[in-house]
Amino acid sequence: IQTGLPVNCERYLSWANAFLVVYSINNVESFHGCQLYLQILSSHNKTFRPQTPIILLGNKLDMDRYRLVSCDAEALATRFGCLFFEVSACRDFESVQHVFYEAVRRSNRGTERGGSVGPMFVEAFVEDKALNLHSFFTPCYKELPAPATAKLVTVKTSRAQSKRRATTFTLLKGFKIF
Ligand SMILES: Nc1nc2c(ncn2[C@@H]2O[C@H](COP(=O)(O)OP(=O)(O)OP(=O)(O)O)[C@@H](O)[C@H]2O)c(=O)[nH]1
Repeated sequence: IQTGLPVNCERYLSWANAFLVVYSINNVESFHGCQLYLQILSSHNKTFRPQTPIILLGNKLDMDRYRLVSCDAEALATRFGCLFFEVSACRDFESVQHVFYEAVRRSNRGTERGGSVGPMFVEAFVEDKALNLHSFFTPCYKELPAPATAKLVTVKTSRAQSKRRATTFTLLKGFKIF
């Protein structure tokens, strides 16, 4: 484990069933930060958990016009043999959901091939931090909640509180925005 990684990084590596390494498509530094994580994860997988899926995820697709990372990301994903997606967490819930479903599917395939059995947690490494998304998935894909059953909350910006027109964001309850 090298400098720059979250404290107790090994702790996360040992119990996670899938890894999402996230960067912003409009931030080269965040992309470069991913390389270190991918190195660590891939060598950890080789040694301990060869079937654990790793997903490289470019976020902020809605900022495409300010894009600074493009084909390098795909090349990096190919180099480490991981899946690659681009999403907009703020604009496109379904694409984010698809990534998590894919993580579960891939993990289940690993389980079928003799990996660990049991409840599955998904841990996302976001740039230089490990965030627990409080997401819990059963190993069976069919048991995942359908989008229609997800509880939604509406968050208003402070301008809304002053009764002026303001943007609202619909968020999945249970997810924290830092
Ligand atoms: N445009 C856009 N902004 C986003 C998206 N996802 C997150 N953000 C914004 O990006 C900023 C950083 O998001 P965070 O969730 O705090 O990401 P983080 O990696 O924890 O960032 P730090 O707290 O700076 O380390 C926030 O202002 C978010 O609102 C997205 O899909 N599109």
